[in-house]
Amino acid sequence: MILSVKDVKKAYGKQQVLKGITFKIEKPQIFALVGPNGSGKSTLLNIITNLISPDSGEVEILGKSNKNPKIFKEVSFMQDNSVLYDYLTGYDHLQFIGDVQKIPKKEILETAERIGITSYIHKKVGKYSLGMKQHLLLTMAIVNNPKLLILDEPLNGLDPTSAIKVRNLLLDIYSNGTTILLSSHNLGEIDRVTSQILFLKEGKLIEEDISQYEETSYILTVNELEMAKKVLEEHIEKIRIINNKLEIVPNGMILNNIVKLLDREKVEIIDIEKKIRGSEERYQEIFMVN
Ligand SMILES: Nc1ncnc2c1ncn2[C@@H]1O[C@H](COP(=O)(O)OP(=O)(O)OP(=O)(O)O)[C@@H](O)[C@H]1O
Repeated sequence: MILSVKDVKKAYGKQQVLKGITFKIEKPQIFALVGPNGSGKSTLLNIITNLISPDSGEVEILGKSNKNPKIFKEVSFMQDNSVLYDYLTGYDHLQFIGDVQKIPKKEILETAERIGITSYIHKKVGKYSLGMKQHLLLTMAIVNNPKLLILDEPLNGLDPTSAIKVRNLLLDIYSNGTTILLSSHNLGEIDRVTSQILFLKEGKLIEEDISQYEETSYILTVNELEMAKKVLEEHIEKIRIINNKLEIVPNGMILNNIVKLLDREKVEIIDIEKKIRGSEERYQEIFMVN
């Protein structure tokens, strides 16, 4: 067992933020914790890492209570960059962790090289960009080669180049056997790293493998909508008109054949848009209905 969260409850005053959260991670995997602002994601991650105490419930990491300080040799938590000191260098931060956890300098420098922060490791953090800070935080989090890596909004505020780099680093870290639990608002990015989603809604967790909902559809803009539908529904099961366009789930039928069928009936295709259903659509269904 990598992580077990049992009936965790937490209230701030009268506001019950977590209403009994239970889930398990049994084998190395990437899990994404997703929910609207204020839904309690940071609270849950802070409880898991024992930074705050729940009102009730239990957390076990690698078979031990999260109150046992020994587990933090094998678990890391990447928080936001407010934990960094502007007047220290990146290396100072890493050295501090190295001293506490008895990690040789050589290993620290190897990790820095792997994440790609070597060129600015001796500069003061006050001079770092947001992306550089995120890379340093990630280096600090993985320098002990953790079995479980927990990250609160690792992609927050990153430009696309840095987000792609951090995403690839996470996949690389995962492929080396580390289990990752991350919170994020960036559903497009999440789809690229995992299909295992923990949706946090009104203090309860909805755990889903959203790959079961993933499907590719095409949105066709045509000059003869009804005619196009009539022609295609003989061949395609999932077909509907929305917003004056035709949405089809081709289910194995190649686009070329769809175009040919329409062409034969002289239906003109004005535009084709490909849509891949992923965590964003599932998020809408869970949080935005009603
Ligand atoms: N120390 C605290 N005292 C009182 N209320 C708090 C405290 N920490 C969090 N809250 C409240 O608990 C709720 C959950 O906050 P939390 O930061 O866990 O949510 P979140 O899902 O991480 O939000 P975001 O996506 O905006 O980061 C919010 O309504 C927040 O205002």
